[in-house]
Amino acid sequence: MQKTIGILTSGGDAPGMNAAVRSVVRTALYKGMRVIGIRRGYSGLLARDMVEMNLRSVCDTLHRGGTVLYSARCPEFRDDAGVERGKEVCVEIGIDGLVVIGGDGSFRGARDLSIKGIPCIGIPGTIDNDIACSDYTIGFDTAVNTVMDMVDKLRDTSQSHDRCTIVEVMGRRCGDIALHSGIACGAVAILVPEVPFSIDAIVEKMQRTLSTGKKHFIIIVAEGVVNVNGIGSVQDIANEIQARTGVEARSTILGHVQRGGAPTARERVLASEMGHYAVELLEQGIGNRVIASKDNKIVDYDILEALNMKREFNKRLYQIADEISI
Ligand SMILES: Nc1ncnc2c1ncn2[C@@H]1O[C@H](COP(=O)(O)OP(=O)(O)O)[C@@H](O)[C@H]1O
Ligand SMILES: O=P(O)(O)OC[C@H]1O[C@](O)(COP(=O)(O)O)[C@@H](O)[C@@H]1O
Ligand SMILES: [Mg+2]
Repeated sequence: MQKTIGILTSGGDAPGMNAAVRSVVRTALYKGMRVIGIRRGYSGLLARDMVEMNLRSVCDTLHRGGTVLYSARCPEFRDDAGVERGKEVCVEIGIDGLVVIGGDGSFRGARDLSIKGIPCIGIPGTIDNDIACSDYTIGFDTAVNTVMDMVDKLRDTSQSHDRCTIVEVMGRRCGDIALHSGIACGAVAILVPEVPFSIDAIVEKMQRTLSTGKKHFIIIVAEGVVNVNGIGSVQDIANEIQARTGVEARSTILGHVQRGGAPTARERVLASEMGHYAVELLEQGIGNRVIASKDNKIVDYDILEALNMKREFNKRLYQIADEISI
């Protein structure tokens, strides 16, 4: 019997989601399945906002940021009643399996739907890189490259004025964007939610480097550390650094620019592989799994197991960043 699979993108959009959608659609059609594209994540599922996909539905999308299926945050899906309605829609439409491209929140929704009997496969798509079971999530590489481009521009003006530039990047609970862009941009300090830090230590480090002739500085701050534990906004940090070091300081919040733009080649390849793998699983009647990239291999985990894993912050990379920015 011909299988029908549903596909949706959920949570914050991420560059490369389109490449994953394209891969799922083309692989499924190649294998003789039907594909229903569900718009705006779980909201679209509940609203029956969906369209049947054909080979041409995903033309000219591989290189585009955002998601052609649109994305949303759907509060109703956090309640059992919402998930129950979602299950009923899947049964009514005849969806045999659902591919959910999103982050940890979206996977919780997929887990709940799976428990109700709809086989779901999660593909990690979020710029945050906060999926514990996967070394990389779709969108992270592009976001880090976007931050790098922006901070390189900020460095030009920071250098010209002997300033300290404090840059806030995205990542509420995960400091990976800050860590990787901080290394790539030679930040003197990287502030992340996973590692305690002190402004005193940063001031001291800046004073040491000032004494060896350094005159301009970049500090990268993950959004997850501002406005918590007495740390104010990035402008407050800038004011304090300026008052205590005498170096003129400016702050910049990069914001949603980090979520847009054409996906990098790495992202497109990763998304294509993961999308293909997801359909292979559903073809074999396997559901309730999360696809992951582990040691450069595409693998899958049980969705409950994946959600219970604890993400490990790369302390070694953090230490390297600190040691080479003196
Ligand atoms: N605990 C949960 N149970 C069920 N569904 C959830 C849960 N958390 C999030 N979701 C669903 O997933 C959507 C996306 O989650 P969110 O955390 O905003 O983004 P991401 O998936 O990128 O982490 C939410 O709007 C909601 O519909
Ligand atoms: O789109 P919004 O509502 O402004 O959310 C911003 C948040 O979304 C993200 O860009 C991505 O997070 P998710 O992948 O969990 O949705 C975070 O880095 C940021 O904190
Ligand atoms: Mg998330």
